[in-house]
Amino acid sequence: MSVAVLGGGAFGTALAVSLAQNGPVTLWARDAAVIDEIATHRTSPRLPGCALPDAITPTTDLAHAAGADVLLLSVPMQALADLLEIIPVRLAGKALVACSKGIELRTLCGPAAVIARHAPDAIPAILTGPSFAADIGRGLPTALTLACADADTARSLQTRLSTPNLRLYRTADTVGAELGGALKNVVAIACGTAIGLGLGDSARAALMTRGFSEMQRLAAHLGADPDTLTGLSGMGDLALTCHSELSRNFRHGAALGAGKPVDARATVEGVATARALDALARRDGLDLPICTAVNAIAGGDTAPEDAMRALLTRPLKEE
Ligand SMILES: NC(=O)C1=CN([C@@H]2O[C@H](COP(=O)(O)OP(=O)(O)OC[C@H]3O[C@@H](n4cnc5c(N)ncnc54)[C@H](O)[C@@H]3O)[C@@H](O)[C@H]2O)C=CC1
Ligand SMILES: O=C(CO)COP(=O)(O)O
Repeated sequence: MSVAVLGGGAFGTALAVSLAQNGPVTLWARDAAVIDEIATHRTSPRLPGCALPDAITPTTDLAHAAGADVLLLSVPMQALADLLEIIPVRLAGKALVACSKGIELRTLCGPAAVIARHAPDAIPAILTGPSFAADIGRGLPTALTLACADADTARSLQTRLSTPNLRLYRTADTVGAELGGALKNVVAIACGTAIGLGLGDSARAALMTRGFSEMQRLAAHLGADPDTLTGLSGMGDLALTCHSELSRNFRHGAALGAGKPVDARATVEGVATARALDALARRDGLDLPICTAVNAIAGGDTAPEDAMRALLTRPLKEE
């Protein structure tokens, strides 16, 4: 079963480094300078300080890379459809493993539905969970969720994509798995904002817990198993992202809370996803107050302190 990673950013590169322990991996990126650096120096500007093994074949030839049996799609969520559109080979029967975390703004869908729309005869899967690219790239131990509705494909992907430092757990609940990864980024922005405002760790814990409740509520609404959210893809990733300065989403929120400039070049998935969730909540009449608050803060519509005060002054209710 040959494997290619499409997307030469931090995460795609780290996954390729880990998978290279199992055998050859093709790494496709659209940026020729990145591919040249990997080919020449076995380093990538996207994953500083990490040596890329010879088992990784870097390429800008998408047709060649997409010829592999398994394609890991590792681009930002809002670019996933664009990538699928330009793949110039038949995708029928291939396992397409989305590594993106988020909700597509245009359609309010997660990655599995985006794959199904563009490649109806492919087998969609999701790789998600608590993992920083820098940790995976350094060979540090990581446990992730591999979600795929097709049981045979799920088992073979789990075996093929687990490595000595990447331990994959399996689930059939693709919607639950992708919601965890999408919403934890939004909650991490909320937590970063609270910390940036100086509200303290107790406020962070409150936002994490009530944010988790929004994750479970949305999962139930969309037909996923709320229990999936208690696993690596939900609680696991929430814990990591809301507590670490390594998280771009957390740092983004912290900058907003502290009134400092945000890093405009960073991939901060929670911003677009908060916007998508706000639209979804309005469309379906859902109560997702933290997601709505993050959308208002990130969009510049509400001052961070006002948004936090509004969350604290909502009507009292049962837990
Ligand atoms: N960096 C991390 O620690 C982790 C990232 N992820 C997820 O992986 C996804 C990618 O994130 P990163 O690799 O960190 O971002 P990144 O910012 O490091 O890289 C994104 C890459 O996607 C490429 N790209 C953007 N639009 C594209 C398009 N239309 N066609 C082809 N390539 C395109 C960019 O050139 C860039 O190389 C995100 O959804 C993120 O949430 C998941 C787990 C960990
Ligand atoms: O998804 C991640 C950790 O699991 C990476 O988090 P950030 O995208 O916030 O950096």
